[in-house]
Amino acid sequence: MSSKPLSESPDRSPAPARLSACGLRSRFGGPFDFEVQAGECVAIQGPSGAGKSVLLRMLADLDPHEGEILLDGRSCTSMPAPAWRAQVVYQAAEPAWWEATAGEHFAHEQRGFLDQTLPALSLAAGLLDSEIERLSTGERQRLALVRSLARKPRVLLLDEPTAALDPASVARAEALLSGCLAQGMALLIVTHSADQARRLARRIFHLEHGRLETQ
Ligand SMILES: Nc1ncnc2c1ncn2[C@@H]1O[C@H](COP(=O)(O)OP(=O)(O)OP(=O)(O)O)[C@@H](O)[C@H]1O
Repeated sequence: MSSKPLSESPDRSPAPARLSACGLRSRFGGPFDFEVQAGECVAIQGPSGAGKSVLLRMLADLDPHEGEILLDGRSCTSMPAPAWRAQVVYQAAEPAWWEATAGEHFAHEQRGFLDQTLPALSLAAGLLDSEIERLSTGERQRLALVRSLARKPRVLLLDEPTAALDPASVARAEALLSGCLAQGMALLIVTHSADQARRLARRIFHLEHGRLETQ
């Protein structure tokens, strides 16, 4: 009788990718086939109108699409849309606000997260009492990032999240995102900044004429 040494692990399938796109397509492009691992950042670049936002919105199941999207091996179609979007969070280039003040966009349980995260982006706690309309564009953009991260996404889809920020604020936002990546969040970020793509991402996708290529 032969026996395996204890140090040898039994045959195990590798863990599925955090996010997989299989034959994903819309009338604006595809099919797209790629995987993003837990803790990985992929940057998406390409000319204006190439379909980068549509790609992110398809991944969040917000735009019509064909093909399959999997989260940790589970198909998007196997769970209710709100459950999918709670884990695969999309932040638009111009995020929507539906309450009068900043603080009303956060749940009571998120206050601990806010106490930690607002200072990391140089946002004063008092800003939560401000009316959204009175915030600067850059304050709103940083607040949108805090709101997205407060949802503790498994996959975060960011569309030009630092376009309105000064260099120091960009650096703080990137440091915050790097910390989330270290904790296992997967990130897809659309950015027109090649420097930002290089700083954050292991892989850079280029989208043009409906085709996605790795740079
Ligand atoms: N709901 C929609 N209905 C009709 N056309 C749409 C819709 N959403 C996107 N499009 C079109 O799809 C194309 C891709 O748009 P998308 O916003 O994804 O581009 P993008 O690569 O993100 O551009 P940018 O860098 O300027 O933000 C554009 O031609 C746009 O007009």
